[in-house]
Amino acid sequence: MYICAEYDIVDPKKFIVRQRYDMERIQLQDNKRDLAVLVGLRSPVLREDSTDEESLEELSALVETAGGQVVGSILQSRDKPDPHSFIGEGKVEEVKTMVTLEGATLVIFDNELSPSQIRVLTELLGVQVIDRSGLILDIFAQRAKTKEGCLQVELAQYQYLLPRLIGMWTHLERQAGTSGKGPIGSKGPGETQLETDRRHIHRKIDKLKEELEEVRRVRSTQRQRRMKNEIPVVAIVGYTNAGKSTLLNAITGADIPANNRLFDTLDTTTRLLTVSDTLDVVISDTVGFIRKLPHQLVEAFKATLEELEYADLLLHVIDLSNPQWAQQAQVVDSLIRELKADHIPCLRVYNKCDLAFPGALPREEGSVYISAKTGEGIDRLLGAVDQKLDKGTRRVTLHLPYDKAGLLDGLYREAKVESVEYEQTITVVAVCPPKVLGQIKPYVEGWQEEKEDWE
Ligand SMILES: Nc1nc2c(ncn2[C@@H]2O[C@H](COP(=O)(O)OP(=O)(O)OP(=O)(O)O)[C@@H](O)[C@H]2O)c(=O)[nH]1
Ligand SMILES: [Mg+2]
Repeated sequence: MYICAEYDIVDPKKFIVRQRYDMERIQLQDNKRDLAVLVGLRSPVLREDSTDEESLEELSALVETAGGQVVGSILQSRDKPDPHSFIGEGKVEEVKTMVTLEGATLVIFDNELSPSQIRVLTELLGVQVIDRSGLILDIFAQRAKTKEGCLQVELAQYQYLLPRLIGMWTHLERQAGTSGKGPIGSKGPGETQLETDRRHIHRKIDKLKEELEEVRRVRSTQRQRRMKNEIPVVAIVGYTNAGKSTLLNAITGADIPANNRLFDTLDTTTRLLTVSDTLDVVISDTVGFIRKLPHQLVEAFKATLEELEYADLLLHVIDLSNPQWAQQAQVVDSLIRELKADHIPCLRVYNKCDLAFPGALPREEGSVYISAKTGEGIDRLLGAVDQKLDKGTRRVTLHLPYDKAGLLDGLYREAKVESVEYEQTITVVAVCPPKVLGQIKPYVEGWQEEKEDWE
């Protein structure tokens, strides 16, 4: 039935980026690189979705990440978007000329476009048109590796697709109308098909949510187990490419790929880290943030990002070598708020200090300056983590008289007993939380001398 027979509704990965109705797939992974023209609209009414030079530059990095090549970019300023062509007819002509001159195959808008805007622009420009969200979704689809990552991306893609179906079918119905087919007054075939597709997608979305719910359940069991062991949880967050994976590798000897491209990591990696003699933590790397992150992605990645809510400490890694670091940090802060993790203590970790950076260094109390690459400052970082999470736990040597041997039971239960020797007294080395320290103070070696420090 018309073009819709070719729709592969079942596989959104092929679908999402093919918003043109002849459904060409962007050939992101082919040898032939897509040549893209970037377009952005700066307008006060667009608020957060308005574009500037930096945002376009970032879009360009995203295109590189996706395997495409940028051949030109145009930034348009208007009081408000043109209701028909978004950027205005004159600007469309300019873009079209650039597309022809450069032989571009793709136009990517830095702003979020509605399905009908995409349709109009595609018709006017004669090449495929996608928006920033579509591009980011596609990158995520390319990168996702674990089952959980794939499920999350797929869910985001369907959620992105759903409102866009109507626009597509309106278009198809119009085509059907001009061909003179379709009984007058009846529901057009397009509409029926639209309903079928919608139902199908709703079913898919429900199923994906169920599967993700299962993932969430497993996670919460693991979390409960960790809480029982009282191992503090530290989460590394930050803008994409800030150096999160490099940092986790540097401090835990993990072997996570760290590449100079956006959204390298989509799956959380968790490691056990010994911070100091008295502190072990569980530390994880998370997916990077970016401005204008499609909200469907934030929604879908909640299962992964839920970990943040339960963290005891956030390490917010900031790439100081990026002139945009302050804005990037703001984006991360607001996503932390959106994910309801803003009540958690957060340590700002200024990274890439081995590189020259423009402007004055931010001098914030309690922040740390490091180079995850050279290892500089890592000791200070661990010291700061220890301080933040230190709940007064200490490693002590005890000399228990034999008539107090009963205290050992409590120690085994509430502290980490490292060694016990039976000599004239019972000599115990243990890592004790403050509550336990209170009970055993008189038997702690050196306690009399250090009494004042302790109280
Ligand atoms: N010079 C320098 N480069 C660094 C430093 N830390 C990370 N890098 C580089 O920055 C790039 C990104 O590092 P990643 O660790 O992959 O960044 P990420 O935050 O995990 O990025 P995503 O997973 O894509 O969000 C890599 O090329 C790293 O080698 C640093 O301290 N100094
Ligand atoms: Mg990473």
